Amino acid sequence: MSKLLNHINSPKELRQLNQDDLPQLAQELRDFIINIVATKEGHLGASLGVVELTIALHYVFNTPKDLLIWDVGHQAYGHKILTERKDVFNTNRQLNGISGFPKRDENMYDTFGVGHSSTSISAALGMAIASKLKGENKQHIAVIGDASIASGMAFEGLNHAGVTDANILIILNDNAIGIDPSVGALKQYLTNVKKGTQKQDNIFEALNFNYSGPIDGHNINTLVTELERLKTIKGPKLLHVITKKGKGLKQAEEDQVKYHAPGKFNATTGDLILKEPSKFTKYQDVFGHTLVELAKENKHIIGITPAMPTGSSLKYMMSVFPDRAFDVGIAEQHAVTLAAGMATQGLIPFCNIYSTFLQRAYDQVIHDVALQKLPVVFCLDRAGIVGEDGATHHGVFDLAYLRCIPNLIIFAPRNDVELRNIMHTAQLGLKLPIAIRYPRGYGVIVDWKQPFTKIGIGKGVQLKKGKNIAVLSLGTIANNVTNAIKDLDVSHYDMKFLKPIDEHLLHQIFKRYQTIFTVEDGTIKGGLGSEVLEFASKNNYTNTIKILGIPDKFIDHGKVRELQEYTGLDSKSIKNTITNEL
Ligand SMILES: Cc1ncc(C[n+]2csc(CCOP(=O)(O)OP(=O)(O)O)c2C)c(N)n1
Ligand SMILES: CC(=O)[C@@H](O)[C@H](O)COP(=O)(O)O
Ligand SMILES: [Mg+2]
Repeated sequence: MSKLLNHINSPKELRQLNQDDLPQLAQELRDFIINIVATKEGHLGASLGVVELTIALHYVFNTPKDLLIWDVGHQAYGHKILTERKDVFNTNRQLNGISGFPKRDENMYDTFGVGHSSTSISAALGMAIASKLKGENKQHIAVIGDASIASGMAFEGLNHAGVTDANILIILNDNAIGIDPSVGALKQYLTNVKKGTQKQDNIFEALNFNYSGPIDGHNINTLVTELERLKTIKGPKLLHVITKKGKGLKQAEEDQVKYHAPGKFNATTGDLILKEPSKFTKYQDVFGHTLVELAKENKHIIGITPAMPTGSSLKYMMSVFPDRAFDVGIAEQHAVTLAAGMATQGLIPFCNIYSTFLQRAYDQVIHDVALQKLPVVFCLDRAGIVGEDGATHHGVFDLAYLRCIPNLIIFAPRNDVELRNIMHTAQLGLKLPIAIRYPRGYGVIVDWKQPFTKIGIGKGVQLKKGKNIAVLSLGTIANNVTNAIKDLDVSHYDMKFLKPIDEHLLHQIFKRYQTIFTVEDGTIKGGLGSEVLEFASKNNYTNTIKILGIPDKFIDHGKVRELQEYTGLDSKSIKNTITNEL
């Protein structure tokens, strides 16, 4: 029974507790998180690891007047529960429920919207400078993990903050792991600091931060004492806190990768509740296994992931070819330019980045890859609607933001076999970069491991013959279209390549059908529909063109099926929309 937590709905109430009660509250908060995430699913390990830190921060600082900024925000469940959302926490990440990440318009304690990493230092510094200019006396506290602080953006923030007198406290939450174990020289440095071997050469002190720690992030009294002390010190400060990801749930501590976001589990035993195994394979695994297969035959193939070896399944290549597969940490910009450098030397880099995270490396794609016609193979996982992670993570912008880049080939496989075959085609020696985008979740072909065949660049295909209307789709959304039109007398074309689009096929289509639908799981503005409209305009076609895709607004969280319904991209909605035109 939650004796203390029952009575706490806001930090104001928390601050009325005796400090002696805080360990008990920590236990209750941890249990509360475990009980709800066990059935509702979500990010678990990171929030369990910062329970004491969350309580200590809200206990010591005067939130929401003092500004608390969480990096990534997947560790902020305790913060949400303590800041007026205990009663709705069971709606976390569900359609119309609260977001799994801090979100400014959800609650005043959420000072900065997050989901992508490494923004907290810049945001906190911006707030601190604003407070100073406005003559306000506040504290600004950024909580950032050891993997997120290694990103270029975090370093940019540190570099700036170190030459200001901004009243900013950075809490480095060091658990030595991101989603997968942290990597790089900074990780080695932090390990040495924890061993007590490198205190004299403190990197943060060298950047003008008042450094303290490392301290035990699970000792709430130590945390409170140190935070109280730091509250009195002006200027940029960094507190190094050591925590354990998954703290308090044995399995989560022991298998930190799995329990980052474990799905459903038994709240009492911690054991995972295993789903009925699917006969299908996840696209990420089709990618991961196919890359190993190809790399065995082609020694020029290299794999690159910025901090997502498990999520992208590059881990398979990392274990078979450790010298040819690189986890570079949360460093999307570096990942792209690293790939570009390799490509100048004749290597064939497969740079796997979630669609949403490639947004971080847009200039690198243009300036370092496309402009120089370097044949980097971008594998963009999690394209389209991703589901419960919501607006920060949907991979719906890539078609629009990539289509305008010269020299870039853009391909979206309709199924597992096409993903394999385009990977095979790409390593045969393209003269240009290619972006291959595919969704989160399972493929549609059980027997996907078929012999490779080469895909003709820029060629679309007709999937169904009918009269009246032509439906043009791109990528796996074709499967919804196939279902939608099975009883309708309409034609269906899979365009496969957004760029170069199959103009020969488009001429045939425009001559044969008066009404043309385009369907894509990317933004209506800028993707397949826009390409087809531009084609029509260029060639003076006056056919009716209807574009189905993601509307011009941010789509919140929910199940993929629910969000497809919401955006009109599920089979039933597509069917209704097309039927209205027949
Ligand atoms: C720009 C960006 N790249 C990748 C991710 C995916 N991602 C989410 S959490 C995470 C690891 C964060 O590790 P750390 O900062 O150490 O926090 P911890 O989970 O250990 O609390 C990664 C790579 C992301 N959210 N944003
Ligand atoms: C917080 C974050 O960015 C990741 O944990 C993300 O939620 C992973 O997404 P997948 O579950 O699709 O790998
Ligand atoms: Mg970490």
